[in-house]
This record gives sequence, structure tokens and C-alpha cells, in this order.
Amino acid sequence: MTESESEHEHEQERSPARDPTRVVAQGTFDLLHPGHVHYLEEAAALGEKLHVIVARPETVDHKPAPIVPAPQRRDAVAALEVVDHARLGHPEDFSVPIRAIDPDVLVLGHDQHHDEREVAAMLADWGIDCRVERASGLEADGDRLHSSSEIKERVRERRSVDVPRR
Ligand SMILES: Cc1cc2nc3c(=O)[nH]c(=O)nc-3n(C[C@H](O)[C@H](O)[C@H](O)COP(=O)(O)O)c2cc1C
Ligand SMILES: Nc1ncnc2c1ncn2[C@@H]1O[C@H](COP(=O)(O)OP(=O)(O)OP(=O)(O)O)[C@@H](O)[C@H]1O
Repeated sequence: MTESESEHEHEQERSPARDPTRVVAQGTFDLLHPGHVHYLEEAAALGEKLHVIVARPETVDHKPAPIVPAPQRRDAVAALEVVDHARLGHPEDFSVPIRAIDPDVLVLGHDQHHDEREVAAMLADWGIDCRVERASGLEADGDRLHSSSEIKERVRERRSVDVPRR
């Protein structure tokens, strides 16, 4: 590469017209909590635009179905300052939203059951040039929670204690 070509490439890298680095995060987000915010902030720090895929109930088969309807979960995620764009996932074909976003980085949550290598291979099969990262977890301290399932469980416990008092 000549010196002038290299200078030109440098100019292109800094040009505001170039594509911003796109990061994609995903999850169910049924009852938002600080663990979700931590995950999304970590994901956002890995690029310039954060896109979030919010799971459809049809694809949530590893735990009880979400309580909150999918469009409401999407709208709550979209309202977070750190999120540039939130969309509902596809009910069957995970490649559809990923192709629409064409991410540079995909960030898996600390406890997501997806395997990094399998996801990387799937993205490569779809022709998406994207690296896969794993986020850290945020531990809750006093009166622990930071988990949608645990919030729901605590509500159930409180109700089962409260009902006989009525
Ligand atoms: C690469 C990738 C693409 C995904 N695309 C979709 C999708 O299109 N539709 C969907 O409902 N879920 C999609 N998901 C899955 C969910 O967003 C979520 O990861 C999964 O249901 C696990 O939920 P949880 O992390 O909230 O437990 C995708 C996950 C990955 C890793
Ligand atoms: N405490 C936490 N710290 C960091 N990331 C979290 C935390 N809780 C959830 N996340 C991440 O947020 C994304 C969406 O998570 P999800 O909707 O499954 O919430 P959850 O609270 O883990 O739900 P559940 O308790 O039902 O498993 C996932 O990538 C998940 O890893």
C-alpha cells in the first residue's frame, strides 16, 4: 500500500459517513432490573450502536413463558438510554433479525445458555462477519435479586404468605 493510499484509508476510518460499529445483545427482558442494564451497558461499550433482539415467547422454551407481552418488553428496552434500537426477534428463524442488523459484535449474557463457539459458527454460516463476546454478571447484595425469575418467585412467595392474612 502506498503512503497516499494509507492516508486515504485512515481518512475513511475516521469519516463520519462510515458505518458505525454495531453491537447486538439479546434476551427475554421480562421485568427489567439492574442486571439487564449492566449487560446492555457492557455490550454498548464494545461498539458505537447497540441493537437489542427481544425474544418472542415462542422461542423461550428453557424457562416459563414471559409474563409481559413481547411488544411491551421491546418498548421498555428501547426506552433505555444505552439502547439505540430494540426489535422483536423472529419466532422461528434467528437469522432474520441478525441479517437485518449485520452486527460487528454479538454479546452473550453471562448466564445465557448459548455456546460462544456454536453461535460464532452459526453467524459464519449465515455469512455474518461478527465476533462473539461474553458479558460479565452483576451480583446483587443486600436482599439479593437481579433475576426476572427470582423477582417472580418472590412475588409468588409474598402472595402465598399474604393470602391467609386477608
Ligand atoms: C444469535 C442469536 C439470535 C437470536 N435471535 C432471536 C430471534 O430472532 N428471535 C427470538 O425470539 N430469540 C432470538 N434469540 C434468543 C433470545 O433472544 C434469547 O437469547 C434466548 O431466548 C435466551 O433467553 P434469555 O437469555 O432471556 O434466558 C437469539 C439469540 C442469539 C444468540
Ligand atoms: N444479574 C445480571 N447480570 C448481568 N447480566 C444479566 C443479569 N441478569 C440478566 N442478565 C442478562 O440480561 C439478558 C436478558 O436476560 P433475561 O431476560 O434472561 O433475564 P434474567 O433476569 O436472567 O431472567 P431469568 O431470571 O428468567 O433467567 C441476558 O443476556 C442475561 O445474561
